Amino acid sequence: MTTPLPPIISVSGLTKTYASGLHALKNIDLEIRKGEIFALLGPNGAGKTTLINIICGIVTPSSGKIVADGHDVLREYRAARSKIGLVPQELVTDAFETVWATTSFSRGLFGKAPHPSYIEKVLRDLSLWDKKDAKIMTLSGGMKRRVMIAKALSHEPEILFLDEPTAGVDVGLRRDMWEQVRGLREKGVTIILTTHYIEEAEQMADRIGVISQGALILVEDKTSLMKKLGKKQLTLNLQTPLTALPAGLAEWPLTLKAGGHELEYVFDANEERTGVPSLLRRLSELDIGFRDLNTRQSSLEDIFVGLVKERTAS
Ligand SMILES: Nc1ncnc2c1ncn2[C@@H]1O[C@H](COP(=O)(O)OP(=O)(O)OP(=O)(O)O)[C@@H](O)[C@H]1O
Repeated sequence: MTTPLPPIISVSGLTKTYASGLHALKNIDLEIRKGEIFALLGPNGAGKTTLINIICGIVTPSSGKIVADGHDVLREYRAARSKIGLVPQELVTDAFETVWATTSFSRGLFGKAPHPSYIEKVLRDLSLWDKKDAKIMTLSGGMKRRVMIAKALSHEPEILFLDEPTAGVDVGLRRDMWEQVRGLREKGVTIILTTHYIEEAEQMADRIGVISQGALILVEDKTSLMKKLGKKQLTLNLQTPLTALPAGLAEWPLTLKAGGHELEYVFDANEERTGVPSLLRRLSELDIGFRDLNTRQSSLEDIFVGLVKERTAS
């Protein structure tokens, strides 16, 4: 066990009711530890962006207190904000500017003196150096997203918020961005990201907070949460339907479905030995062919239902 690091952000009793009367956040208490990657997971409209925007001082809370790196975000807005970099959900860039100009300009906005060698390093780390003179409108979507990260890092923030960093990004680039974010964490930057994807939270985060309908329903270490994320289900579409399960398959808890056309195996994806490879080997030994195979993980909704049930039961 490692000792928990001290909080770099502390949120207490935070609520937000929009002018429309909508309760977007309900009494949120949350501490973010220095140097961690914290993933805020939740469905559309859960309140993730509202929470981030309040911490970043863009949206005013209805009540509550937020301290970022020792500064109250309302009373000491500038001091708090200078510690924070924000990569917003939407790509907002100056289409006609170059990568270099927009990144250097962002640094100036925070009243920081120019520091070309730092900007160069940021661009190199984000694999944008060879595009430094390119106009933003000529870049691909993935590169534009990296420019957003470069801008957010331009003033050397201690804390970086990434609001759905990989929305609309392909799988390869997504993994690439995960690597880059991990690299930033290694340099000591505290990272808070929002995502809809369990996989993303699983790959990236040290801790995960689950937010649903404005309430933070759970905050846990990634490893312990992943254990709760339910089982995985493997379905095999058989070439020839089976009338009964053969004795040779007795060691796997299998179910025949769809009139014997489908074989279903439920396993714990967190176990090292899932039993899947050995099952597939045995099927081949028994000459049981399948046309197709797919696995399904509990959806976020399944998990929320499970979590809420668990809470009401306890
Ligand atoms: N300016 C606003 N005025 C009124 N309601 C708002 C405003 N901004 C957000 N909301 C509402 O607050 C709720 C939370 O929205 P928020 O954008 O924080 O959710 P989210 O978890 O980030 O969702 P998504 O995953 O879709 O980005 C939603 O019901 C949304 O419609």
